[in-house]
Amino acid sequence: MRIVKLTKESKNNILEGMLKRSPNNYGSYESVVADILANIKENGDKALFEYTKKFDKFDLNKDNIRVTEEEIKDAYSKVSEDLLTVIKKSLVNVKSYHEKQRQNSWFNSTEDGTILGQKVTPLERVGVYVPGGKAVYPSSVLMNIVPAKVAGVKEIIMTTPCNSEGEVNPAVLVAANEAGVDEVYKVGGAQAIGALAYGTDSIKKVDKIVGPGNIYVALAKKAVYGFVNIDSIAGPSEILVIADETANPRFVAADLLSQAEHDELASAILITTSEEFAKKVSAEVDKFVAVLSRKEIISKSLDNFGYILVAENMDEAIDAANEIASEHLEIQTADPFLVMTKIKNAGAIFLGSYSCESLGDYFAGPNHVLPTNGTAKFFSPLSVDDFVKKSSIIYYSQDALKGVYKDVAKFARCESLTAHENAALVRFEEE
Ligand SMILES: NC(=O)c1ccc[n+]([C@@H]2O[C@H](COP(=O)([O-])OP(=O)(O)OC[C@H]3O[C@@H](n4cnc5c(N)ncnc54)[C@H](O)[C@@H]3O)[C@@H](O)[C@H]2O)c1
Ligand SMILES: N[C@H](CO)Cc1c[nH]c[nH+]1
Ligand SMILES: [Zn+2]
Repeated sequence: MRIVKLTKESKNNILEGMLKRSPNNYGSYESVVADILANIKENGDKALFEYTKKFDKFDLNKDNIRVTEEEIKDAYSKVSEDLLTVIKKSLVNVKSYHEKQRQNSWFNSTEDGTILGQKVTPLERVGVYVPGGKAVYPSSVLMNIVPAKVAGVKEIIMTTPCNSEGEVNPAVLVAANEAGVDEVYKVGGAQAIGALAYGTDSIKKVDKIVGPGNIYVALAKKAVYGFVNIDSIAGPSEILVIADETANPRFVAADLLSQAEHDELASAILITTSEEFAKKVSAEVDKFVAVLSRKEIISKSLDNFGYILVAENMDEAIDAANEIASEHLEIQTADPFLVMTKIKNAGAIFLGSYSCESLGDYFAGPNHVLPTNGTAKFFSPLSVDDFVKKSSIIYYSQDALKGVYKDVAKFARCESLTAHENAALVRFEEE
């Protein structure tokens, strides 16, 4: 990996390059996606079936679009006992973490009879997109369905591409069933997002679409925002490691590569305070890349967006990490908890030498759907909050309103909204 001194200029160049990976910068795909969405909106199932034939090479129709009970049973027979046990263990962890996020409605009353509050209501029907093009992601199935389930969503609809035989990956189906999915449809890409957003004869419209996907999926989600809600636009994976000379260079190298292997556009960055350590990590990276199965993707990712930055001191390293605002941040330093207190921007923070990023992807419990492309400055991980909405509750008794109605009327008059003013005054017109 290239080793660069951390300066204002090198940091700005890196940031500029990384932002180019954002789905906001893929103009040429936008018109393809717009055409697909318009066609789905106008022609529903017919368009859905045509695109599935074109992109996924399967003859979809209204009788085979939905995954059946038999197909789910068959999936269980294809998943090993060992894997099923791991999926179940991971599910327990993910569920228990997300249960702590659950918010309750609250009501606050005062002596004059006023009651103010917030009523929390789960969304009715949510669509979960599970990618299935280049790789399969049963872990993402859990990460998207579990928070919806914990929030109390009534109907959870999953869509995922099938292969040319019309089969969905068995581990994906088993994970979905274990997590409590209600319906699964064999459609992928922008057409799946269109179907979930507008509804077709086979797939009923949802209230919100969540889940990662490729550029077609990401741009389609962006385009349907407003017809439905969406979680966020997930860009290519990212890892940033802050490490000092006390860290293990082999561990750090392994973790950088774990995200580089996702995508040629993935980004893996180490910021260290030791040049000696930088060289050691670079050597370990070379050794691993030579033997890892996705070496081509990894090499491209490292050439494009891989850096080892050498900082003057820890404060400089922390400032740069806050500016990059990485999806995943690992802190492998003498006192990771102290460094963590100074971190403002990161999707998920992994502390110490034994909290590898892949632990978070698969098992620890926190959600692995995280803000990318610097959006950790203002976005949060996918959570139970994404699957509820809140209504404000206001109750004033006659006495309570009597105490303030003139203030309300005065404020309304200042905005020249006399009907508003009247609504307050009319209740006490005899006075
Ligand atoms: N952030 C996360 O949590 C997370 C988790 C898992 C995966 N991911 C990301 O999700 C992405 C998955 O992408 P994928 O491609 O493997 O699966 P995908 O399911 O997102 O995309 C496959 C679909 O793309 C459509 N498509 C393919 N070529 C097309 C074309 N030329 N025109 C129009 N549509 C076309 C097809 O309909 C196909 O069904 C990866 O970038 C991966 O890194 C992110
Ligand atoms: N690290 C990915 C999000 O950037 C999620 C994932 C799923 N499977 C493995 N990893
Ligand atoms: Zn990952």
